[in-house]
Amino acid sequence: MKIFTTKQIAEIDQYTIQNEPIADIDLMERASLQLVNWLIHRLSNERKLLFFVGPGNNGGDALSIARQMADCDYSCEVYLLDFGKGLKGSPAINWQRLVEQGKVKLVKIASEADFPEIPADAVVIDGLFGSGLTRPLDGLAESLVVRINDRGAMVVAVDIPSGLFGEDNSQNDLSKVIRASHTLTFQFPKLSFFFPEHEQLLGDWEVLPIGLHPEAISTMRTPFHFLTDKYITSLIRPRGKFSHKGTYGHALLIAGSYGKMGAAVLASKACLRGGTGLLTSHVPHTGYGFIQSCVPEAMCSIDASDLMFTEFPDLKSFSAVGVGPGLGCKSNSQRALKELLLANPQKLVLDADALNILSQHEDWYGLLPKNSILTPHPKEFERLAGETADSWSRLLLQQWFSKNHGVIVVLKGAHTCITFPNGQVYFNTTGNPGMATAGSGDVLTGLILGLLAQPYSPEEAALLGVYLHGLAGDLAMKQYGQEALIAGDLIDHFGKAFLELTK
Ligand SMILES: NC(=O)C1=CN([C@@H]2O[C@H](COP(=O)(O)OP(=O)(O)OC[C@H]3O[C@@H](n4cnc5c(N)ncnc54)[C@H](O)[C@@H]3O)[C@@H](O)[C@H]2O)[C@@H](O)CC1
Ligand SMILES: [K+]
Repeated sequence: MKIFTTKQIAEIDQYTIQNEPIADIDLMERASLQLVNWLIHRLSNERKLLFFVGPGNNGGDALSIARQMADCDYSCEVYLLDFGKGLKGSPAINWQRLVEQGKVKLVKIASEADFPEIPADAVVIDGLFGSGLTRPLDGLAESLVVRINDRGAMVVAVDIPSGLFGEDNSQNDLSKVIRASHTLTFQFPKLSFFFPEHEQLLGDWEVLPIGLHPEAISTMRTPFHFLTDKYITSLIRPRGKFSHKGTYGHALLIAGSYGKMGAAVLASKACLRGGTGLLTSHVPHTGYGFIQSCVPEAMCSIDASDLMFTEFPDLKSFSAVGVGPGLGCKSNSQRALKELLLANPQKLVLDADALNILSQHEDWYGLLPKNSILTPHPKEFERLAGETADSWSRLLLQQWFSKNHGVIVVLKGAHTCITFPNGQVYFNTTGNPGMATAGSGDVLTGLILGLLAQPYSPEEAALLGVYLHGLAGDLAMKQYGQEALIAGDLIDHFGKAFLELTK
């Protein structure tokens, strides 16, 4: 699904108004009704609702919601942030409708003296500013937001927490942004919802469809997307009845070193469960017995070194190569990694120490085969590409890195972000904090390798791998909870994840 900028969303709103066609005030009513439905299904009408309303359409939404909630017998009070300019258009109509309805206390806030008490058990509906925010909050708006945040009441943000921008918050002071318990956004999530530093501001966020015009949505171009079950399922290819193990490729995994053989075992198992026909795991001599007994389905290629990666087998037999889990960064392994890059494997996934070695040799970046998949966590990405101050800047850097070096970057996190050489960006929507555990990344690398070998294209393998990995985590969480979940549980749930998507 596409993610649009707030400017594009405004254009889609306008297209809908002109081409559905629907009057602005009616679209606002339709949007507000979605929120009303959400609220009445979750809140008892014994809770007082305090609406904080700004000068634009976000405030107009809040006014419409207040009227509809009052009609459903909720006790509502409206506080309009008054900049002395008066409301216009649909917000003005909705104000007038409230006046005529006569059920809601209406107060204008012209100074801090007008701020109301906010009881801890009240529910604040934040309709101060939405996607029309043009600059960080200051003055009375800032004080009001700080006051609301201090009170600790439940806050439901309409469309976006007031003060937060939809994309670039690099110049924003996040202490002056509403801290919502829930954010109910219209039709599309904003890009900034996928950034970790905004978690506390957004609370739980949900997308409420408001029937924006499908034509505008399909023709509007954007590099930004988020992954859905439907899209991922469309990538999974059913197996032919007469296929055999040779049909599904031969993966080479280069992993493990003395003391880190577990990474090789986890990645090997994940690779096999990802569906590769054959797997050869290349490990140092010391790991031979271990890998043979723990992963009997894998063939074993033994390094001349007892302790580490120093060489690799002829690449001709392999349809994809994965390198990195548990590798170590010793100089012999560094040399061997350079030789591997020079051998130009057609399909390559690099993780962990392979990335750490790479980041010490920027002059090797040019050796990366086109469409190689790199799977860094944020610290590894920083070593590879440099530091950034916030997630928006990091996203731009990641996009540039992918384009400039012709590689796919899978930046791991709560919403793992995948960037492609053509500039496209995908955010993952599966997974949970239980997956923040040792070996989780090794499992992802193995899975992506298993998909890449079959062969799925590098683009497909990256998207499918990330989504399935998170889905397996969600299924495993149902069995173990978050704390007790370990990386091996993810592998055990790959099967269920595939079944869930193809049922
Ligand atoms: N256009 C439409 O048809 C729809 C819009 N919707 C709502 O409309 C919102 C966007 O509405 P608007 O574009 O009117 O924008 P907003 O309601 O977000 O606010 C814009 C107003 O705030 C002022 N402003 C911006 N930044 C400020 C700041 N830092 N301090 C003080 N004043 C500031 C602007 O000058 C303008 O008057 C969405 O977030 C959504 O809630 C929904 O009703 C769905 C339909
Ligand atoms: K808002």
